[in-house]
Amino acid sequence: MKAVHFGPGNIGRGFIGLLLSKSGYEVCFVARNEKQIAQLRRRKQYPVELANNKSDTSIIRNVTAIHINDRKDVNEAIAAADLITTAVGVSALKHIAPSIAKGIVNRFRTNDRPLNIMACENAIGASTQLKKWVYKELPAKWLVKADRLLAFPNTAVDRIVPAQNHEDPLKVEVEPFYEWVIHRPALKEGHQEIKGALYVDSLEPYIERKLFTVNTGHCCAAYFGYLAGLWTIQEAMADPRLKHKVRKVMEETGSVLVRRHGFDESKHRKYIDKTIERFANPHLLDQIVRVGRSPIRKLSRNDRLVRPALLAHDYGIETPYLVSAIGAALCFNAEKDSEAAKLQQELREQGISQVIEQYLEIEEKHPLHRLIVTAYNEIKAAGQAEAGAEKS
Ligand SMILES: NC(=O)C1=CN([C@@H]2O[C@H](COP(=O)(O)OP(=O)(O)OC[C@H]3O[C@@H](n4cnc5c(N)ncnc54)[C@H](O)[C@@H]3O)[C@@H](O)[C@H]2O)C=CC1
Ligand SMILES: O=P(O)(O)OC[C@H]1O[C@](O)(CO)[C@@H](O)[C@@H]1O
Repeated sequence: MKAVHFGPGNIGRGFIGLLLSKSGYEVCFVARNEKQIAQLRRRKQYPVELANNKSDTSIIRNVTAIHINDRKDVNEAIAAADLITTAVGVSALKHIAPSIAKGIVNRFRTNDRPLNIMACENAIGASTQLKKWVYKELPAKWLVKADRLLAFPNTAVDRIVPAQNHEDPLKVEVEPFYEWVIHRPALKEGHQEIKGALYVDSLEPYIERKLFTVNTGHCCAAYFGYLAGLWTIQEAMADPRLKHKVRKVMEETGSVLVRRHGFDESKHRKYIDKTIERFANPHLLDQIVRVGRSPIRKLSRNDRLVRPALLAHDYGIETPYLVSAIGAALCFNAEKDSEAAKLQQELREQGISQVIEQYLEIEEKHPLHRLIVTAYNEIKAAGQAEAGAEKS
């Protein structure tokens, strides 16, 4: 079985490539870094180390790589593929869609095999988003065939893989925990099961539990930590005051999730405890700038901050900690983060209320709008945003 994976970055190598290879797939990474491609082609394997006491290491075999701009190679790989996966960042899906679409057209000319395409990104409905971009690129005459042969099952992927810094550029250090949940009913026939993945009939409870607990909690640790002038998530979680605030946010989103999906409260509390332990993993060094990256995306209406806040409002659940985290996110101004720079410029030029309307898509008359303005103004008035930026 052959898998084509777009984006051999941290999660691509440290999680998706690993599970695919261990399930018997030959993995062809579609990449854009020439040196990385050369290494993967020459060595055909790479090491993944677990962030635990023993630094358990496994070698991921049967892998290769091609360049995304090498049309012939990408076409051939897609024609022969049994599965396509991506981990490029949800905002980059539109950039890789033309390459996937061209490969699909070439495949349709050579064979009539069904193909599953899964976007393994931190977002609700990432594969559905990818489908939209790919369909935009497909010539009209192929759309009927695309409907018949292609499937874009949504997934939820969970494993903390920080930025890497090793002598071996292919090595990845990952946390021991992982969860890959796949929406089974959406799969086309002929899919070879991925060992270690969980196939479910309804994905929504899983993706929402993960996005609104792990990702909400994690980015809140980053934004609170940033304001405190810290560098790493581990430092933030070692500060009892910040850890308490992160837990409170997760309890607030937890109330939403329990209400919405009927989760067992005590089991969900254990899920929160386990997640907090994962954030604090002393074997990892995860930078606040990575976990808080792209604040405009993270503050968008359907993402990890605003979506649970809006749902909570609809359920009559108060979320003071989540609102204060949104205020902190609005102050995140990490160097080299283009979205952070844009957000700060918009705040300077348009003001907080306009930014909330435009980027968070919460209209002025919504009660949450006013609460976020207040939280943001309090942080600014306390001089915390500037102090955080200076120290970090
Ligand atoms: N790192 C983590 O712990 C986790 C990450 N994710 C998700 O996985 C995705 C990837 O994240 P990371 O692996 O951390 O990022 P990364 O930056 O390490 O890897 C991204 C990969 O995508 C490639 N890429 C990006 N834009 C591209 C484009 N326009 N054309 C071609 N290739 C492109 C990059 O070259 C790189 O190989 C994101 O959606 C993230 O939210 C999900 C769960 C955990
Ligand atoms: O990859 P994103 O969406 O920018 O967010 C970073 C986050 O995703 C993760 O990689 C975990 O799923 C976390 O490390 C962190 O919550």
